[in-house]
Amino acid sequence: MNSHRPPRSSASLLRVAVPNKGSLSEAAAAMLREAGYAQRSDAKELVLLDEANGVEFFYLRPRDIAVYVGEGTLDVGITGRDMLVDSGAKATEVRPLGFARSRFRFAAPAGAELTVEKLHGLRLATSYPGLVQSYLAEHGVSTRMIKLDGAVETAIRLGVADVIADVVETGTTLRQNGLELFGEPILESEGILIRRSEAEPPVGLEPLVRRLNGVMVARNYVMMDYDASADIVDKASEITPGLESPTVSPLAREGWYAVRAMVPRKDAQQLMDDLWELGARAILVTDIAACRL
Ligand SMILES: Nc1ncnc2c1ncn2[C@@H]1O[C@H](COP(=O)(O)OP(=O)(O)OP(=O)(O)O)[C@@H](O)[C@H]1O
Ligand SMILES: O=P(O)(O)OC[C@H]1O[C@H](OP(=O)(O)OP(=O)(O)O)[C@H](O)[C@@H]1O
Ligand SMILES: [Mg+2]
Repeated sequence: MNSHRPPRSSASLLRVAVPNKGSLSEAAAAMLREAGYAQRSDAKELVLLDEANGVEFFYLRPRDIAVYVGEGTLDVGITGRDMLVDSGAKATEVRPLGFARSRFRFAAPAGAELTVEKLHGLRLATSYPGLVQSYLAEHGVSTRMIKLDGAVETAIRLGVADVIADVVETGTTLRQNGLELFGEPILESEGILIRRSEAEPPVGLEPLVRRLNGVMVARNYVMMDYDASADIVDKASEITPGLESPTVSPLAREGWYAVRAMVPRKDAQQLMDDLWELGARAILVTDIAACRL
């Protein structure tokens, strides 16, 4: 409980839709928890009030979230970009969240050598007919759409479809079913925060977005500290330019400086090697627990 802030009235609560199952669910809850929000401890809870932060969470089917947000029943939600596009709901992306990354792709039996143009008149199975239909319309192709709820990769073997369009992450499911990709990716998807399109941004959205930004920065960046002599400080600063500029402070030892800069986590090892080669020493990397930039 936040001791120096009174609880808000329910009228000013930000109502947030969170996926209750599937690939988005755990990652979304983990991100909200990391951002300091209360999350449900029991997967059967459907609503959770976080009074201290002025937020109420509603746990809903991922596919329904864009509908609730588009209708204005809930203020914001977390869903997949592919699900938002498929829904046709009047909701827009506020920001990507970096989890549940996937591509939406066409696939057919290995060796079929299909192209999008050749899809004309074929039976196409998918759980995302809205997304696929709008892509095909843009390409002037019309198919017979077979709407399935899941396990779409089996549809061809069972004889209900000639081709499929589905979520692909590693490609394992496709390979296991003897299918191969064709055509360009229909969509690059990931978990996203959405809000209603035809309305002012809801009160309370900004602090939520700032917190989620903070989580993403803390996940993707680390803090790098090192000592550098005066003759290499400029070159070292070019290697670690930070987000705006590195902090360079004089050390007690004449002619030496302490340098501090945020660097992308994935580059940290290579940057340490480069700095060492240049002559920097006492190179330390630490996690960023939280931040507001
Ligand atoms: N294997 C995966 N890797 C990465 N993202 C995925 C994967 N499967 C699905 N997604 C993404 O997760 C989001 C929700 O899809 P998911 O399959 O979890 O929902 P669902 O099919 O309604 O649930 P379930 O599969 O439990 O019935 C979509 O945006 C989708 O792109
Ligand atoms: O490329 P891969 O790493 O194999 O992942 C992609 C698979 O994951 C999802 O399936 P999910 O488990 O959600 O089952 P569903 O088809 O019933 O939704 C998706 O629909 C693909 O089938
Ligand atoms: Mg699924």
